[in-house]
Amino acid sequence: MRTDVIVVAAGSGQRAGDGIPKQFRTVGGRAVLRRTLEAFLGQPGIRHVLPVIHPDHGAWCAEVMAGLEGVLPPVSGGATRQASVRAGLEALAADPPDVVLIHDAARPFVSARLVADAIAAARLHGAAVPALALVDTIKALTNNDFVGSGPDRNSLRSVQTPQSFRYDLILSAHRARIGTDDLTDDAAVAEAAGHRVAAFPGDPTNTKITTPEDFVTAERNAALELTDVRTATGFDVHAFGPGDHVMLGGIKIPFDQGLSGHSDADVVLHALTDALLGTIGSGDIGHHFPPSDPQWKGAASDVFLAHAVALVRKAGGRVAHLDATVVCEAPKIGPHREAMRERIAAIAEISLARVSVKATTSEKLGFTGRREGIAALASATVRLPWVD
Ligand SMILES: Nc1ccn([C@@H]2O[C@H](COP(=O)(O)OP(=O)(O)OP(=O)(O)O)[C@@H](O)[C@H]2O)c(=O)n1
Ligand SMILES: C[C@](O)(CO)[C@H](O)COP(=O)(O)O
Repeated sequence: MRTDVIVVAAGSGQRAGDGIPKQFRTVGGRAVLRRTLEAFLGQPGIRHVLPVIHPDHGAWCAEVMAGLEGVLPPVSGGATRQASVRAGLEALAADPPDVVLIHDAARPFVSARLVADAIAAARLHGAAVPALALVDTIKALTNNDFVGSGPDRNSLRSVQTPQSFRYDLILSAHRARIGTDDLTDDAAVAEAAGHRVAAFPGDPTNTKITTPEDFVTAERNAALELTDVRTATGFDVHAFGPGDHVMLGGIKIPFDQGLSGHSDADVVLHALTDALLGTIGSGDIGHHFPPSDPQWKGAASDVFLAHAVALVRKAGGRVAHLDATVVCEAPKIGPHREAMRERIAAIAEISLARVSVKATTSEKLGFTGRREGIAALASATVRLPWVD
């Protein structure tokens, strides 16, 4: 059975306010839409994940989806949620799935259990929604200040997404409503076409971000998530050669020799770059910037570090700490330590408190002791989302 997921993200988020549509704002450092897409990627049984976005939101979408693999190119939605879902369904028609899950981008906390239950329920019933019993008593307003009697809450349910359907069933139900885009969920579209929709247990943590207050709650929930804290190390050496300065930590330090290398031979930035690449298992500096490539001849090593930081970000991560130790007899590092920290923090776009630079001699032992070159050791710590 082929199962695809449509994530509708073409709304403008009026009720959440703040200018940027809510699906492109971050929660716990990760964009809402990215969180939602990642929640489906890699789930057993899912073939494709298709985002539906507003035609004016392409740039925001590209930014939040950067580096995300396994997502179909986004398609444009419509003026209402119902129209956006229909656009997604039509986009799958050329290579149709058997089952489709339809989910709000604005529900980033969808769990693996809910996804599995949604798939199973659609296979069993053809149309199904996650539903929660109500915990509050419901009243009808008689006017703005007074309440009247309400319905029996035992027969009521609050329904969520992902709502799951046999693809042909929901496609034809949506097609039957072209021109009447007034329904707020896909269960209603299926019911209007005469189908019975089953209910399966929803999940109270699968909330929809709708108002500014929902962002406060979402941040609180994100803070409780399991995070993937990773530390990796880097090491680099360059030999002294002719010159009148060395580059260390992005700072030009006057000296009676230079460091030889293909780039500017900044051992500190190179070791930090390798450490960062190590946190995401992305090879090493030579893999990304081959010494055989003439474009890196004499390059400022800022580029290498910034690239590694960008890769960590693409993986949804944040740099928590960068630490480097320089090993040399000379030049003296102490007078330049703060400038190096500031430069590294600026390149990595993190606060100064997250950067440390230390130095030591090797007590005149070995190649650094014989003043043949400079070595640097580094470690990087990053915080990544736990995605498997
Ligand atoms: N024309 C629309 C309207 C909504 N949605 C999506 O449908 C989901 C549920 O809608 P809602 O929470 O109401 O989002 P918005 O319409 O963006 O919010 P608002 O009503 O506050 O403007 C969201 O993921 C939203 O992006 C959509 O794809 N196309
Ligand atoms: C689809 C939905 O999330 C189910 O609860 C809900 O109907 C969306 O409503 P909205 O008014 O478009 O936010």
